[in-house]
Order: sequence, then C-alpha cells, then structure tokens
Amino acid sequence: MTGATIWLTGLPSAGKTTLAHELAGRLRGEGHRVEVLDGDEIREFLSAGLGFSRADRHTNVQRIGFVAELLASNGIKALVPVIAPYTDSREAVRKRHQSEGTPYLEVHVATPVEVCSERDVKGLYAKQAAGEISGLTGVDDPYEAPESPDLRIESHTQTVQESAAALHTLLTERGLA
Ligand SMILES: Nc1ncnc2c1ncn2[C@@H]1O[C@H](COP(=O)(O)OS(=O)(=O)O)[C@@H](OP(=O)(O)O)[C@H]1O
Ligand SMILES: Nc1ncnc2c1ncn2[C@@H]1O[C@H](COP(=O)(O)OP(=O)(O)O)[C@@H](O)[C@H]1O
Repeated sequence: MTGATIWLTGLPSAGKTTLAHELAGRLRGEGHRVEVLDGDEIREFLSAGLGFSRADRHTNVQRIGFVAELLASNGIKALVPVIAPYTDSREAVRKRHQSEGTPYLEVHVATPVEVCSERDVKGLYAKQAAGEISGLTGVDDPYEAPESPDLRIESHTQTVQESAAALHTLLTERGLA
C-alpha cells in the first residue's frame, strides 16, 4: 500500500489530534497501516528537552518530519497533528518528502483563535490570559497560516465526522485511500 505523510497544522485546540485519530480509525478499518505522531508524545521522547522558542519548534518539526517520511516511505500513513507554526519549517519537511518521492499532504485545521480559546482543551489559553505562561501560538507567539494547503478544514462549522470525511475524500482523490 502507498504510504504518505498527512500533516495537520493549526492552533492549539484547533482539532488536529481529534481529526488525526478519527481518520486513523477509518483508515485502519479499511486495512491501511497508520501511525499518529502526536506532538505531545513526541515532546516526551524524541524531542525531550525542547521548548517553544522558534529554534526549538523548528528542530521539533524537522525531527517529526524525518520520522514521518521514514514511516511513509515504508507504506504507512503517517498522520501528524503538530502545530508547526512556521512556513519555512513546513516547507523543509515538504521538500524532504519531495526529494525522496514520498507523498506529502498539508492540511490546515483553520479554527479561529476565538473558537480555540473557547475550547481550550488543555487550559493553555486560560493560563496565558492569567499570565502563567507566555509564547502561546496564535496569542502571543506567531502562527504563519499555510497559503495554499492541500485542504483547509473549518472545524468550527462541522462535526468531527464531517471534517474527517473531508480528509478521507482528499486521500481518495490523491489515490491514497
Ligand atoms: N507555548 C505553547 N505554544 C503552543 N503549544 C504549547 C505551548 N506550551 C505547551 N504547548 C503544548 O504543546 C503542544 C504543541 O507542541 P507541538 O510539538 O505541536 O508544537 S510545535 O510544532 O513544536 O510548535 C500543544 O499541543 P496541541 O494543543 O495539541 O496543539 C500544547 O498542548
Ligand atoms: N470538526 C471538528 N474537528 C475536530 N475537533 C472538533 C471539531 N468540532 C469540535 N471539535 C472539538 O475540538 C476539540 C479539539 O481538540 P484537539 O483535537 O485536542 O485539538 P488540537 O490537537 O488541535 O490541540 C475537541 O474537543 C473536539 O471534540
């Protein structure tokens, strides 16, 4: 089966993790081999010790991109729900896939910051507002939205199932599902 990396970029609480796991379930049900490279888990192991400076985020994204490409080039669908806030970091990952001939799709989970801060799944927006943390992506740290992603998902106007269906359709259109 053809492997691919599907990178879900977006703000904290945008819906990246939820959609990655929903899509993973659908793909596994169809017999695909799937791995979800979750940002939080990666930061415990592969990227332990990295923080949220621009340089550390870039390093984190390159490491994850490297592993995703390895998996994808071995027939696995690598789903990557990781913020990846900088365009140049994402482009470097895309180029690495291109040079290896490995399919790569960029999906922008484009939930507005107002909705994300309302959801506030991990309480980070509240902590930032209370002055307990700083450098939160989309609030007081940059998020460079992709200009031409393969798909843009408006998660605030859809159910999880509808968003996952749109993702699945993208994979089908590209001959990956
Ligand atoms: N300052 C700050 N900014 C953004 N995110 C923060 C921050 N501090 C902790 N967290 C939590 O770490 C998760 C983001 O890690 P990522 O590896 O996805 O980010 S990055 O691509 O390296 O920027 C992110 O996970 P998600 O909410 O799933 O996106 C947050 O839970
Ligand atoms: N269409 C949708 N797609 C994804 N998540 C959604 C959608 N609608 C509502 N949500 C909710 O938004 C939250 C997103 O949280 P999460 O997936 O952890 O975000 P992230 O990984 O981007 O930080 C979840 O509680 C999820 O149920």
